[in-house]
Amino acid sequence: MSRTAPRIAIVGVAGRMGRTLVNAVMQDDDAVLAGGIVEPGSSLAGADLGELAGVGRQGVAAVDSLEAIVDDFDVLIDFTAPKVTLANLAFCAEHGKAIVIGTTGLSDDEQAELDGYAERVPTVFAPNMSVGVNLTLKLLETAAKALGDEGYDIEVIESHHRHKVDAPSGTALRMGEVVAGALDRNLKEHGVFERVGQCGPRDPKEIGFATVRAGDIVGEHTVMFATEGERIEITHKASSRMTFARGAVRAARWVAEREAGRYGMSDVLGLD
Ligand SMILES: NC(=O)C1=CN([C@@H]2O[C@H](COP(=O)(O)OP(=O)(O)OC[C@H]3O[C@@H](n4cnc5c(N)ncnc54)[C@H](OP(=O)(O)O)[C@@H]3O)[C@@H](O)[C@H]2O)C=CC1
Ligand SMILES: O=C(O)C1=N[C@H](C(=O)O)C[C@H](O)C1
Repeated sequence: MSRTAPRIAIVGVAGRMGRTLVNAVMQDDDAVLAGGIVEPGSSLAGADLGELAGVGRQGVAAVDSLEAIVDDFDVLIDFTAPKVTLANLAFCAEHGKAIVIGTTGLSDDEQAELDGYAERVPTVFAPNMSVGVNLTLKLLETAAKALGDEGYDIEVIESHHRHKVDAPSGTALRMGEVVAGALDRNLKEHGVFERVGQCGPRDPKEIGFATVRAGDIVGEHTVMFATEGERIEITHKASSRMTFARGAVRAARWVAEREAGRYGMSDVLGLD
């Protein structure tokens, strides 16, 4: 293990991503599993993190407050819910910690609040931490620049498991932003998130979104560029949450060495 291995705490450690993150940190020789936080009052406080994740005892117990482990960690990884994440960012600002945020579904106001904290906290914030999705974002930028103003209609289709609470997914929205940015369009103006009834023909500049929620789908995203006579589809399919978790641990190692500021996965992966 490297002498500079960051000590990582995982908030929301009993969740789908939280348990996967425990596994990912344990598999990384350059990261230390320093703690896990469950909801205040949760019956899981005191449970062994390895046993919670189903990977065998690790000798680190879950706690139900960040204060309980404030001196034990350097970087917090947070995949929870917007309000929880913002409260944790405030804690990181107060106590000089770095943070990796995977939570999606933040409103514009919540994103602005996050930006304010990131002036004081080294922060990686990304709706999708997989290498494949972040490469896909680059492919989309290239495709949009080449095709977008040539009469190709652009639609974003995403599918996720039945438990997901936000829609469209953070990744789908980021894909829409990337495509819109490449075409000098504003997603707020051109994004279409619902079509029902007599909604009329398609505006050529629309960027449409469609959402599927079903079963145990880990996460699938397609951006379609369609015109008369042909259709290009750029698709990413995640088949395991480990792809997100490995990306988050990589981001944690990276951000532990950074100054305060808001960063994305393209910074972590050196894709810009
Ligand atoms: N950026 C990325 O790569 C990815 C992002 N995500 C995003 O991550 C988020 C979480 O997803 P997922 O793991 O599926 O959701 P889960 O609901 O499975 O996990 C969230 C966890 O947070 C816990 N929690 C809620 N409040 C607190 C609190 N105050 N303190 C500590 N823990 C708390 C919940 O506890 P309880 O169950 O008791 O409520 C739950 O265990 C979503 O926003 C999702 O979109 C998901 C995958 C990849
Ligand atoms: O909630 C999920 O599961 C996922 N959420 C992220 C999103 O909203 O984009 C990323 C991933 O697709 C899984």
